Amino acid sequence: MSAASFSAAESKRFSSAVADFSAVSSCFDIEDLSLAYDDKPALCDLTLRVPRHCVTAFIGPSGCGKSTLLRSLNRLHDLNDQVSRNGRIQLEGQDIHARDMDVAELRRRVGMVFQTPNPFPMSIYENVAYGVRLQGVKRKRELDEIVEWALQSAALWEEVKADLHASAWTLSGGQQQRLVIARTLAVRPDVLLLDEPASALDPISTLKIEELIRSLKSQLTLILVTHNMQQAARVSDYTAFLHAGELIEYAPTDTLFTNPRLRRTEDYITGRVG
Ligand SMILES: Nc1ncnc2c1ncn2[C@@H]1O[C@H](COP(=O)(O)OP(=O)(O)OP(=O)(O)O)[C@@H](O)[C@H]1O
Repeated sequence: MSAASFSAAESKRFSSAVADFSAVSSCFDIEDLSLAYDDKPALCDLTLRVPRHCVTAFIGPSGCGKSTLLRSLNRLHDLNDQVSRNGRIQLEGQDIHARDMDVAELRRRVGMVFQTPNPFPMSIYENVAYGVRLQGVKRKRELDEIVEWALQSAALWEEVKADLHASAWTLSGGQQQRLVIARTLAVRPDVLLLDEPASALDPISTLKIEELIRSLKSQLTLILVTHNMQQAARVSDYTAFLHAGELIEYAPTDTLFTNPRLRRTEDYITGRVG
């Protein structure tokens, strides 16, 4: 984080803009992470710890780097040769860029759900079973159990159990998003990355996704990118506010929304600046 972009008054308080995370058990430890698309910086020297079994929200104005940061966590930028990166990301103490890191296994452990639901063109059952089959599970009874467990975990089972072999595309948008979450959960990830998972959904479906996010943290760590500050306040335990690729403030969500340390955070969360 560069202090140069802070006002003099804020710089005085700069050292306290990131809460003390030393006592929390970490899922991700991100250290001095910088990333550029060609030569255009998108993330500048970010250092933050993502706590385990919590919901952490990344908020900030459009283009501040939220999705870029999220995609860094399961190396989704690997195939983009315009991207250059510096710094280190550790998952449960393991460097995700280490030579011996199995990227397919990393992406199983760190699942991702995008803004627009993207079920595969196949049945509800086959969507959920897809990744599990790829892992070599073949026995029908075992697959049936995993499919039911994943749909239960995604709070979709009761709505679809009568017709698991219907096309996934017959579901509503909100159901499709929960199906995609079930598909991701079926391979037992440690982390779920959610990039604006409810922004394409109606208010009722959004509330269901928010309930689901809260209920899942007993099973895994969740990281949520959202434009919706009420949503961040409702569902997350910790919130990181980014601006122009920098981490501006990072704290327990209650603290960040009720008693932000920096004026820039306050201006953003109160809607005074976009
Ligand atoms: N694939 C890409 N190629 C080039 N530049 C990119 C690419 N993806 C993002 N950027 C740029 O990187 C910066 C950060 O973008 P990013 O999508 O991470 O921001 P964001 O905070 O998630 O934005 P939004 O809230 O609008 O989704 C922006 O300037 C964006 O234009």
